[in-house]
Amino acid sequence: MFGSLGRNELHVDDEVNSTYMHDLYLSVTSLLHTNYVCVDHDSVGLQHPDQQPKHAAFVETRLEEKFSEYKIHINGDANPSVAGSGKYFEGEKEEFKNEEWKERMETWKTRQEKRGLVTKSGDGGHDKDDDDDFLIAEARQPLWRKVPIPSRLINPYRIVIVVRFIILCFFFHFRILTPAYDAYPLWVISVICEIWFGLSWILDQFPKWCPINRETYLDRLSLRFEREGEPDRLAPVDFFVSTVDPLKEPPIITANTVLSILSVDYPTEKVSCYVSDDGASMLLFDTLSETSEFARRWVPFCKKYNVEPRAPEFYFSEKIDYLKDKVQPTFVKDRRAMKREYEEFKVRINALVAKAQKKPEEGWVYLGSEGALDIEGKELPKLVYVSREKRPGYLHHKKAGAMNALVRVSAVLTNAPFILNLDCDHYLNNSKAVREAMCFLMDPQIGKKLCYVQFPQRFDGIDRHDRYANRNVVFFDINMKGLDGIQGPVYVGTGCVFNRQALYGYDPPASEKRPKMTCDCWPNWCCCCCGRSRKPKAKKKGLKSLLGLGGLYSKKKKMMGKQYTRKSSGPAFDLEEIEEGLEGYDELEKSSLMSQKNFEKRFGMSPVFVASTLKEDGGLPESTNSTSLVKEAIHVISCGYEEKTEWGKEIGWIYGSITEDILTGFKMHCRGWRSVYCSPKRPAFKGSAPINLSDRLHQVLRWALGSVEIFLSRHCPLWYGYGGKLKWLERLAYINTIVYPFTSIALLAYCTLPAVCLLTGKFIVPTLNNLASIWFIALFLSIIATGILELRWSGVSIEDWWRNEQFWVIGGVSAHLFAVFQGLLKVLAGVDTNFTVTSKTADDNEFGELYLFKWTTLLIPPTTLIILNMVGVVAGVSEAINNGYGSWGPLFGKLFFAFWVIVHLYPFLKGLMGRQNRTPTIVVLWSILLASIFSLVWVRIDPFLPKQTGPILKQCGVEC
Ligand SMILES: O=c1ccn([C@@H]2O[C@H](COP(=O)(O)OP(=O)(O)O[C@H]3O[C@H](CO)[C@@H](O)[C@H](O)[C@H]3O)[C@@H](O)[C@H]2O)c(=O)[nH]1
Ligand SMILES: [Mn+2]
Repeated sequence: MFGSLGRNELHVDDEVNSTYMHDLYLSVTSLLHTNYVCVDHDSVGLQHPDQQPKHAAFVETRLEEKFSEYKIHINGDANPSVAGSGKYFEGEKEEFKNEEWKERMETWKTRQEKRGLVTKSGDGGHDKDDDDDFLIAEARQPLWRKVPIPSRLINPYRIVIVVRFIILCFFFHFRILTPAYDAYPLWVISVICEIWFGLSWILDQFPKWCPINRETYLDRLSLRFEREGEPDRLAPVDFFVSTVDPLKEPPIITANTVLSILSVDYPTEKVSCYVSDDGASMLLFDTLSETSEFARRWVPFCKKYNVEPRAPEFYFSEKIDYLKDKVQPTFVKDRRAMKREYEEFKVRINALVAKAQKKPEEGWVYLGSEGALDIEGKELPKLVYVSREKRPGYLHHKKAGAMNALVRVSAVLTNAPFILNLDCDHYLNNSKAVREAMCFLMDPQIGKKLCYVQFPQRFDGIDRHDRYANRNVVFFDINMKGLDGIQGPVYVGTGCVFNRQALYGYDPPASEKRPKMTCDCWPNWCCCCCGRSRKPKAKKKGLKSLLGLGGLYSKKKKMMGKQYTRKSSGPAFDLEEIEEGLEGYDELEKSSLMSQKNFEKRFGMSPVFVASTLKEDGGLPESTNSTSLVKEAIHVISCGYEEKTEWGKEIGWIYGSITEDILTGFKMHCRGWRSVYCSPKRPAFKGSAPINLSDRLHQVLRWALGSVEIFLSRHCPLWYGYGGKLKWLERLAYINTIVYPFTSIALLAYCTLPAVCLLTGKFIVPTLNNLASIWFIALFLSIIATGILELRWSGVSIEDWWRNEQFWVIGGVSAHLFAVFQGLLKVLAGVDTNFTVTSKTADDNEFGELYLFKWTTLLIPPTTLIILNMVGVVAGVSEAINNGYGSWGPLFGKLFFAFWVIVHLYPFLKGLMGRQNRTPTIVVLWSILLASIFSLVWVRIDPFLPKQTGPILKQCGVEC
């Protein structure tokens, strides 16, 4: 099956994939525990011809060191080796000033530290029971707390919102009732635009009505689930990493992400890392095998010295004094050695990259199966490489398809109850991130109702001024916190820990007498609407019985011991084999009359997978055979697997939009799930973002296009899911995320108006009387006031806010506009949308990217606008000069609007200039052409009114 890989592309994107017969049928390569298993359908090792000796090296991937204990560090002083964790407990310090408590925690702490190295028996002495009582009491405390925004900050904000709303009503009253008769079309256009802006303001504003913050208590989590002398009870987590193109997503970046996962501060046996390679690239495969080798040294180093972040590239490039807190004598030496090793590792990866670019003619072949070892041992997290099958003629659904393939593979191989999904460039910046999520997901009260815990996206390597608002601070620190107070943040595609059950399309468990969890600052009637539930759907329990194992249960016993042989394309297991997986489900359910067919219709033809979905707390059936599991894993990633199933429709990541993230989260919220926003002080994950103008615009274009796709699909939040489970404010927010691209049309018109006004001498507002001017000024002030108060409760800086405003205009008049048309084209003409992956740079050349200029049609509309407005300013001013001082008054309003446009587009202008002030001639030509055509049209033809001798004279009423 791997025989002809040599003639395949090594760097394939989605397009290429579907045009080529995908020779790399698939390979599930598990660096499972202690060994490196490479398997295809016939359970053989996958190897390069020239790499045979290396295979032996993979076999022992065991960690030299045991998982180092999670350390509680209440006072941030004692042990320098755990100083890194000290700062996470600041919130606790105040609560436990009490000396006795401190002392006991110290005892407990030292005991915890000894654990694993020293045998615990006899340790503790006479006060052990007292201690335990105290700790048990502490462990019973909540794992997290909602921190409301202080009312002195939030109440004025709310008042101003209401006031602004009222002013807006009066404003529209005035605008609609007093047309500017001398410029009627201009007036109509501007009023329509203003109404649209007003509506989109409402969509954006009201979901921010009751923002909240959250605080977690990691020490209590540990006390509760990691009891001394008992097995650790933290829930297992499957990590998903998605990659597609090894050229745009350099392997070293993915390697860093993987290393940060493997060294996460979490019980090792509970961590598994699945890497999805949509490009089927041998390069990534090799990189991962190198990475697993390097992890043998990197992981113990991280755990020993508690370093952060645990992605070596970013750790070693941190410009901090690493000697400061680390007084351990061996640290400096170890760090130096580690750094050297990492450099060597990088050299090896670069060699792989260079080699792969040469595309060896002899091709990659597969070798025999000696290397495929058993799944055993528990010291290093599992690392599984998955390249799903792709063939021409099949829809692969981009990232969503890749994620669904991982959901099934992981269900078969590890079946952790929680799934953490990351883009290949988003590394774990805070090794305790998973614990943060567990504070919510393992909470006995709300845990079961949560579909996911979303972390904010934070970025590295962004220019200091964040010219193109890459950080998205306003969204992550204002909007998401607002949503958290309603039904939960939207899913943003990365840095999100899912409840596996929620991905299976189930409804959340019915709420019986559970403490009210949602926004308690909003009047109750808002929450009433979510209490009504109706849809009698195939519920969890129903599904369990659907499997109809009752009959098979007894039959199975007779068939025990029989050697099952499997058709190569069929499922690897028969139902009988998975009976173990269902032990613990009562006979009643098992004896249901429903047929297995219904289950297969939903989840596909894999009984193993189906059985795994029934295990609410995850885990594999007791007596499973690793070889057959791997075979089953391969079966569930075959490209025909999802045919005639509900994958992508109701289950897993939802298909139909290139912003699969919004859609997936939306479906969950519609089912009544809640999500939680968690932003620990130390950012949990960090990624990279496109910092040059063209790439950024293309990224925004893709997002907007995804929104338009949702808008035009059956999942449009305007019409979909009126079952009463989606709260209405949450719905407003979702509507906002899918209609925003349409604002671009209004924005384009509104940005053209000032120029038109200046060139024609007309204005969108008739001469103002005193009352009208008051509404104008009041509106203006209320806009400023909401802005300021919003910044105050959220802590966002004014610069970030301003960048956001600017990019709203820049993106609006370029990317969003194109997205609207492309989206319509897609629906009307069936032109497909493609997922243009953003390139991630791995080089050290700082911000060189920022000035990179790539020509794209997206640049034309903003360039035209900016020139048009500048021309308008010049024309307006020169006309006013000609006409004397009296005409300066009306001119002021127009100039103000023109400047508003220019100032918003300013970063765009900068980007256009590049570093060397070189703008490609084509852009200049196009824009000057368009701008002059427009100017001529307006000045000469003057379509709005019959020619007048002096509109300005008429306005000011003074004869000059
Ligand atoms: O066919 C594909 C295309 C993309 N990807 C992966 O999707 C991720 C996101 O791609 P990127 O180009 O980095 O997009 P961004 O705009 O930076 O990503 C944001 O927006 C996307 C939706 O457009 C979400 O999927 C991402 O999670 C979110 O971080 C990357 O890991 C890719 O490897 C695939 O696995 N298969
Ligand atoms: Mn990205």
